[in-house]
Amino acid sequence: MTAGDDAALSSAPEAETVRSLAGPPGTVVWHRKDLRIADHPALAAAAHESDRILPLFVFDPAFYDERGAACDARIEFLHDCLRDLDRQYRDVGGAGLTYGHGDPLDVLARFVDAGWDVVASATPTGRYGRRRDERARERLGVDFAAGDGLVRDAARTRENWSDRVESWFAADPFDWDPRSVAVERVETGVDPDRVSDAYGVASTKTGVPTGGREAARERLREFTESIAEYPGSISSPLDAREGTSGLSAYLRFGCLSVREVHRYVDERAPDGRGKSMFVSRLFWNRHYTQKLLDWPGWLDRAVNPVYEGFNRDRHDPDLVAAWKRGETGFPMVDASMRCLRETGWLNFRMRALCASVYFHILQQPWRIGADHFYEHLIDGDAAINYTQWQSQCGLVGRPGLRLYDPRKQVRDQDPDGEFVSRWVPELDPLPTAHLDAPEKTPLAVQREVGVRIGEEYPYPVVEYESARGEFRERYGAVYGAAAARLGGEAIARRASLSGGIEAARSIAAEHGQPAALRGDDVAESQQTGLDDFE
Ligand SMILES: Cc1cc2nc3c(=O)[nH]c(=O)nc-3n(C[C@H](O)[C@H](O)[C@H](O)COP(=O)(O)OP(=O)(O)OC[C@H]3O[C@@H](n4cnc5c(N)ncnc54)[C@H](O)[C@@H]3O)c2cc1C
Repeated sequence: MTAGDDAALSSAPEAETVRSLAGPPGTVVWHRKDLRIADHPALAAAAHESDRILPLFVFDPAFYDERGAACDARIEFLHDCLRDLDRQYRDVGGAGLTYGHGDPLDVLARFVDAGWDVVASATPTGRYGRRRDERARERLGVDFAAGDGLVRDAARTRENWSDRVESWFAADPFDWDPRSVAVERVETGVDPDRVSDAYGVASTKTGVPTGGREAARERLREFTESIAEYPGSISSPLDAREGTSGLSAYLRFGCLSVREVHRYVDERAPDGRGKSMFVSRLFWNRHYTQKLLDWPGWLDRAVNPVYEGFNRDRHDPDLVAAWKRGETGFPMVDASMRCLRETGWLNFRMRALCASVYFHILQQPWRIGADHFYEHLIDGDAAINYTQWQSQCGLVGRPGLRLYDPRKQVRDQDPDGEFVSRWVPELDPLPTAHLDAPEKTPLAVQREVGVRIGEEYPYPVVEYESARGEFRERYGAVYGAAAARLGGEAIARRASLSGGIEAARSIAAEHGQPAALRGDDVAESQQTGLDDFE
């Protein structure tokens, strides 16, 4: 993002504009990442308690200037969602969405000073959002309405967690009657187009879906019709693009609630493996989000202190840059990283592969990699991205470290070489049999097809087998100590395992010794099973 011609967008609405709203004050519904009007806890609460509501979204410069962590494509997706939210309010007879700009606390304070209440949906966020929400609660009396299925009212959040989430899924959605309340709006001169101009938002990504509830509902409808094919589509990066739900960005921005998706699929999809696998992933969504609620440190500190700073002494900016550019010499990693940069999406297995190769094979500090994902993913969700990164890297200290072999992934998931050729076109002339390890292609073949490894395409930036062995040794040397730390209550709580403190303690009891890793602790990866959160 670069500041455009219109960079001087002022803070809005001004206090005078807010004061000029005719009639008695009501309740501001402060939308953040819940861009819908159905199953919305804060909106339902406001509509029940007030005769007048004013839905508000505040464009916060912190997300648009150099501090912002999102690529332009995610910002554009957000802007689609906002236009759609404005339409949703108008479609039920309301005046639409009010757009503010500036520090959200300054903007909200103008409403509070004019006698308005403010309510927002409670949502786990990183440090910035957490501080913002705490200040909003303390200084302005903003009320945060829970209702997202996460457990907040228990000392041990994981006690009966699955049952509680299941009851939330089964409960009726939050409801409100648009006829019983006046939906107000104030003109501020701010809207997504002006914000895009002011901050120079201009995505270069391709194939990014349109944001908003309408597009989300259409995607959900189509996916539900073909849900039987879901299990067979998950692992291949090509099949997954159409075969998985494609709902992650819509869920991240709350165009649909996770509960709405669950209910729709539960009622309409045929029973079978596709349905049950999909539903289990909706639980994972809540499971990983609960983790961030339980411990905000997931975003920047190793959850298990034994692994804090792991790989830091090996930080090599050239290796990191090669990984980011998709020039590691491992075709499946390179294709995936280029696909991520160009489209903002990757299926689960390729995300896990790229994280694994980055941390286990290139042996680079995890956070730089996680931040890169977070920047480029359209569905970049702090709660899922950083917790998944730490889990995939093995920073929790659970047994069963997942090491992905990038060459095996070509053979298993792209046997015809379609994905690799699409994203690494310089390898297209190479016979498919050599796409898993191009550096081993006989020179005669390289000459014949006109692809010279080391020139058109790099040799692997590290030697795979020795790097893997070295990592196992380094990781294994401290694994017993890491597992032991899970036995302590503070670390067990922050690890937020689905089995709760007891699960963490039993890992500590079984594996917690300073000895080297047992052979079966480092296994070839499997897609995460439902058991992982049960
Ligand atoms: C390193 C890494 C980083 C990731 N970062 C994100 C992220 O920032 N945002 C994000 O939404 N997902 C993330 N995931 C999880 C997963 O890859 C995506 O949710 C999925 O690929 C999105 O595509 P889909 O909506 O078609 O998924 P589907 O297979 O259709 O799944 C439906 C929904 O279930 C949830 N879900 C699926 N898999 C997982 C999972 N493993 N963990 C938690 N929830 C899951 C998502 O909300 C998803 O939209 C990450 C995974 C890894 C390994």
